[in-house]
Amino acid sequence: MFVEDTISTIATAPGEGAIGIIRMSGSLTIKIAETFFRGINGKSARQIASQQVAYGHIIDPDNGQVIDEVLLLVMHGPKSYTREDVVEIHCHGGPVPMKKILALTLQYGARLSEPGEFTKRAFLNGRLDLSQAEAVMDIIRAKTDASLRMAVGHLSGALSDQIRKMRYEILRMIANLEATIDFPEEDIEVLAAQDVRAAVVLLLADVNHLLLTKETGRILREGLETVILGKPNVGKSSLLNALLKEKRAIVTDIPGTTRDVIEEFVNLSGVPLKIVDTAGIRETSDIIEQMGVEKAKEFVVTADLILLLLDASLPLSAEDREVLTMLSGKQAIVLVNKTDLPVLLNLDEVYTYIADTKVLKISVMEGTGLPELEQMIVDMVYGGEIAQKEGAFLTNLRQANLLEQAKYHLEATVATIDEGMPSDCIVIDLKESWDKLGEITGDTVGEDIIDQIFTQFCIGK
Ligand SMILES: Nc1nc2c(c(=O)[nH]1)N(C=O)[C@@H](CNc1ccc(C(=O)N[C@@H](CCC(=O)O)C(=O)O)cc1)CN2
Ligand SMILES: Nc1nc2c(ncn2[C@@H]2O[C@H](COP(=O)(O)OP(=O)(O)OP(=O)(O)O)[C@@H](O)[C@H]2O)c(=O)[nH]1
Ligand SMILES: [Mg+2]
Repeated sequence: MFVEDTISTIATAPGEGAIGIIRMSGSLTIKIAETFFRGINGKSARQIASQQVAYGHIIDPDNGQVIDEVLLLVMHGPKSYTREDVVEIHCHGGPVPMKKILALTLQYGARLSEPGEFTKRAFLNGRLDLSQAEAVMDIIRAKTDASLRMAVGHLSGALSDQIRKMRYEILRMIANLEATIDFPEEDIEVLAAQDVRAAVVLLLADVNHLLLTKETGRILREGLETVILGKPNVGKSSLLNALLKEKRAIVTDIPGTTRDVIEEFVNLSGVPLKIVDTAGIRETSDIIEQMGVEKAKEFVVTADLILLLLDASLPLSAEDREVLTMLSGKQAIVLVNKTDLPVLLNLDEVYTYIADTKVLKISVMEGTGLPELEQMIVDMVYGGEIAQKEGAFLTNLRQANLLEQAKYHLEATVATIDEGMPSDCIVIDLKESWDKLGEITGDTVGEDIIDQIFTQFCIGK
């Protein structure tokens, strides 16, 4: 029998905290814990029932020294996170006790775990599928309550269940087709192919619906990359501060105040906004400001959303015209700021530069128009082609690419049927889409991909 080695790590964040947890998993776990844990009334780690906690001390066997007062949690596989034997040592949350206890586990037979290795074992031992394992990390990295809700839904199987249903449906089609392959009468094969065709068309509708979630899913997970653009002194940093509800960026009436790029996360009704305040776009001889302007222009390329500020109290300038031309092909909102001042801006001229870009009048100073801006952005994220807040989303590029490929093979299936090809050809296309869907859940995925996914996890997870 192949016995996995035993892994160990500090599972809690490093540094000072109330409690620190050292977690071990593998066949030697309980034996290792026995060597240095002394429970109350002389209880050993082996005498603790599964999923029970015992109070006691960690003693260094080399010198009998008490290292810390702890709680020991024992979970016998398969009733554990990894489905292996797991022991957690809950000690005081200081770097020294945590490191000393970790060192003891390593000294008595464990090895330091790699990032994501506990969850990888949970996956390899079948407690989680790959999309659920990805959701574990999405929970840890969730930026807002809406991101968290999506990730928790995925951990409970919202996405996997849907993929699994699709795969089951494809398998059923393959079985039906294979049953006809050896049939002498050709019309039976033709009839079966037509049944499959109808079923594939239905399945494609589900696939397309799920594909529509990929933007929302990505934004909930990573944040909507938003860049604030505009000429110097128009109020960009004031807007950043207003959205953040804190004085993050320096605001002065001196044009050219912001010279570098400032990035912050803002929670807009659950939508995580990764917001970038930039140096005002203008020709400048200040070399540092110039670099800031270049950086601002680079951000425009990758941004999901541009917030372009204009100054209502000034006529349109050459700099305004330059930034307005940067909007073409981008999702943007034009914000006419400082509407608390007498208006000198000619809006009609602004409209000549933009096609269907939304325009909103605001005053950052007085706070007017900001709730409307917030609503506009939230609607952009949720209100696109689908209005979905719960359920299955595609959350990363890996999943989206695989579903696109599954779709491609399903469409090929329809084409193969329409060309009057025999059942075994149709089965080949179906099998391809079945495989691609299986890569999402990890049922049909190579070791390199698995490694690549889990190494992105944090240490101890
Ligand atoms: N202390 C501690 N807190 C934690 C975790 C942990 O491992 N340790 N978790 C982990 O990251 C999360 C909780 N997730 C968990 C998921 C499954 C099992 C588990 O033991 N499951 C078994 C037994 C279930 C049962 O009682 O029947 C199973 O599914 O078979 C434990 C924790 C968050 N909090
Ligand atoms: N009257 C009025 N003044 C505003 C408004 N918003 C910002 N200001 C003022 O405009 C000046 C410039 O604001 P900033 O936020 O520093 O402008 P900026 O676009 O970041 O400027 P740079 O960093 O130099 O590119 C400050 O004096 C702000 O108080 C507004 O809505 N109304
Ligand atoms: Mg600024």
